[in-house]
Amino acid sequence: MGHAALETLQGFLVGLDARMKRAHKRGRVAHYIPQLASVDVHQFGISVCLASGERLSAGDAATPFSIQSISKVFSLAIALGRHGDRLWKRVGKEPSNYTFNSVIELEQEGGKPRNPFVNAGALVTTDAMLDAPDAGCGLDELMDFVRTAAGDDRISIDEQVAASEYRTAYRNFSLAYFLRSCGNLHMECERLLQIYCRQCAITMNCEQLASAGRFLAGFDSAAHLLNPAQARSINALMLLAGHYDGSGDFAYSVGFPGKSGVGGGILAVVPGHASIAVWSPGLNAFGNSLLGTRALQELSEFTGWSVF
Ligand SMILES: NC(=O)CC[C@H](N)C(=O)O
Repeated sequence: MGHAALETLQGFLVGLDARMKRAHKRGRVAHYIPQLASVDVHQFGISVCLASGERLSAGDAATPFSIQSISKVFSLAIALGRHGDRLWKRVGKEPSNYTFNSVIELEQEGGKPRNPFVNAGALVTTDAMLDAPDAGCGLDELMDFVRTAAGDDRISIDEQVAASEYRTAYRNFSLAYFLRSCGNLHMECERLLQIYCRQCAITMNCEQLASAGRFLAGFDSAAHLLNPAQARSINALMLLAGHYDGSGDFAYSVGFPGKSGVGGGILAVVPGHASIAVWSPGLNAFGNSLLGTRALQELSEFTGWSVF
């Protein structure tokens, strides 16, 4: 991107931040994880990593937040890299029209979760990620992956958020026990839930998260992390299921593969062009960042980067 185009985009991001900071309707922060309930809803940040290596940011792009379900993208990358297409015997590739922590869907489908981004699917993916003789017993490999992808060794887990979610993870426990009763979890539920809650409690800021998404955007510099065909597959799943039962609306209005988390972050990928992280903690009815989605829609309209 030329110098003038970069300046124009930076000016747009600064204006976007100002508009988002002024917005009255901001959504509600997640309440079911006690530590997230106290986050200030008035924050907004965005960071864009371009294929040319430049990074543009605005707003609270350096403020850390809980990435929550965005971590499912990284655990999927490791599980897919490890097991290849065998992974799809345990978890599907189809969108879901139930909420992300639906119990009924899992029973209807005989214990095979619809996709790796609903909670049941992420539990299976994390189980598969750790299911190898050389996998160690915790999240070391995932943390290495995320730190390498972001190029930042300081990324860490907020143990208070993890403990707070684990103490109240009744719904995820019920999914895990059901999966285990169907033979689709190999690890004990308590151990798996401890690891899953810690994975969701990885803390990053928009700058780090946008950097960590570069391996999905097909930038040459990140190709060693995952083969390009598998990165493309993850983009397809993000487009179809990354925003749960709000994925159709996100694809329609934004037009990028994206993955949201209940901490209010969204990682969005524009293949060949950009990796984008946006964060605003207030959520819409589907559990996706309300202003994050709006900001990405405005960015998509401004740049014409929709994949369609
Ligand atoms: N959508 C999300 O971010 C959900 C993640 C959260 N840790 C949960 O399992 O409920």
